[in-house]
Amino acid sequence: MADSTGPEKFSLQEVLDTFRVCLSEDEHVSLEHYVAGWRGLVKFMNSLGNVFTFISKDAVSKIQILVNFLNGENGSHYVTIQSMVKYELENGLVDVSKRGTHPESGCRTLLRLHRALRWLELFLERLRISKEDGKTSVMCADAYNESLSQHHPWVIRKAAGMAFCVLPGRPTFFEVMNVGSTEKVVEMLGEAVPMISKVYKITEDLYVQNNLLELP
Ligand SMILES: CCCCCCCC/C=C\CCCCCCCC(=O)N[C@@H](COP(=O)(O)O)[C@H](O)/C=C/CCCCCCCCCCCCC
Repeated sequence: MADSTGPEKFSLQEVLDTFRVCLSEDEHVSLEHYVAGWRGLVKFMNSLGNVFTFISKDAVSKIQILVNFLNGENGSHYVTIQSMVKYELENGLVDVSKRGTHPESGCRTLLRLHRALRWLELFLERLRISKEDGKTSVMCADAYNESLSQHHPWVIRKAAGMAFCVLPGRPTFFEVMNVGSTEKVVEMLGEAVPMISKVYKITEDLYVQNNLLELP
């Protein structure tokens, strides 16, 4: 496993804070902070070793697409997920039924991370209620099968399944979170899961309203 104590070390508290500031009072989701939350999670993934590189690479490339929109000339339309959806739909910037002139729209790219966020929510909840001898590989696979796997072809499902088998155990997971005692980790997961759920639900509702859940 890579070093998880260096300058790039993961902190669950940091990720939790990022997802917290992601949401405004009127329930708009800040794209900048959403992306920052994912960056924090990728740090965690990178500390688990090379076997997870194919997963983190995909997440990083999707993060980068969104960052490019944020920093681009139309960045002001990408401040929140809501404004991004409105802007891209109103300007015909989304391939809705098949991939064409806008294969990497913000809406489509964010949808991939959004589906992964559901996996994360299910996984963290399993981790939160797990017993000392709980197997992270099983928790991770169960969460994946219940969510993200439905959107992946056979070959990705197989590769993900193999990666789950080499996940470190629960004690190492908890240690890498850099929170402190097991009790503290569980307590923080108790805060993180509802926060992530809320961001997920708001995004899901927005995508349902705009018929965007099946973007190619
Ligand atoms: C609090 C700490 C504990 C949890 C930390 C979790 C850290 C998670 C960090 C990153 C998660 C990876 C997110 C992956 C995004 C996948 C998006 C996706 O579905 N992409 C596929 C479709 O994209 P397009 O082809 O349509 O552009 C793409 O085909 C996927 C390729 C890579 C494989 C994705 C496997 C996903 C497995 C998710 C479980 C990760 C397990 C990590 C365990 C810590």
